[in-house]
Amino acid sequence: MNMLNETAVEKVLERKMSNAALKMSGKDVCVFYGDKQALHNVNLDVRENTVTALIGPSGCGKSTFLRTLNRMNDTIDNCRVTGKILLDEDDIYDPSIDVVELRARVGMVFQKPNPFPKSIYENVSYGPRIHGLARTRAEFDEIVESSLQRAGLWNEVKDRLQEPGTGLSGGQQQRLCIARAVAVSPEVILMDEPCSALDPIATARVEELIHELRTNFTIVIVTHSMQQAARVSQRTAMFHMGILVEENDTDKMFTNPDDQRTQDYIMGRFG
Ligand SMILES: Nc1ncnc2c1ncn2[C@@H]1O[C@H](COP(=O)(O)OP(=O)(O)OP(=O)(O)O)[C@@H](O)[C@H]1O
Repeated sequence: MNMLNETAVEKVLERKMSNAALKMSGKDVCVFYGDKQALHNVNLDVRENTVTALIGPSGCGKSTFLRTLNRMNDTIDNCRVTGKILLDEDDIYDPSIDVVELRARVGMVFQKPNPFPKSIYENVSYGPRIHGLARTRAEFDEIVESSLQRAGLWNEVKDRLQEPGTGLSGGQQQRLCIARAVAVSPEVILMDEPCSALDPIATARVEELIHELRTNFTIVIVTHSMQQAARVSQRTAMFHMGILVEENDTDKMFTNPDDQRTQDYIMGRFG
């Protein structure tokens, strides 16, 4: 893509973002681990085709909030969530919600790349198979190729699709996990510090990818890196001690934040 086109696409995306529809919305979300309250009445909107970064010092509740968005907290025994999380119009904690289907709509990429101990092909085709998204070999081939293309990995692996996913480099494994998430056509992709186990070159590649993916997906990313939040996101939410202290446009957040705690955090005064 030439520079002019790139700028034009950027402009369209920026416009799209400022008018972007709400995709997910947390309303008065509280999370408890046993008796300990980890999140206090969080109200946070996630807009469509936007990258929202969750930042804040260690233990402030970023990952806890991220996990409420696709009910990953359900897997933690003593964890209790109150309030509402809406995905479009649906309350995802409603008893009628099928959690497997929810996690296909709201996928997740973890801190440490975690490919299945299977071939590259099977890593990507597994989700579409269990969700019945393809039937014939040709349909699976197409999903595998387009997902790997979207994850920017196709050219590196197209001649070794039957080799184990675990044999790839760390950065390639993380892009394989992104391809796996993308393969079931989710609406939202959650990323929990997706670059923390990667070297700077692999990190740059994944950041570039996040930038490209937001054309088609809504992304929420937890990051410890302020530079990363500034580079990849358009909206940023700052947590401190289980409280959402500020949610703002990323540019504003990093130049002229409204809350003193945000200012202190981005200046490296705590955390
Ligand atoms: N499974 C759990 N059981 C009990 N307490 C937990 C559990 N997971 C998180 N917590 C607590 O909840 C609070 C928020 O943790 P969380 O992992 O969400 O923070 P975080 O901002 O993502 O931290 P970090 O940046 O260090 O990953 C912390 O006090 C943490 O100790």
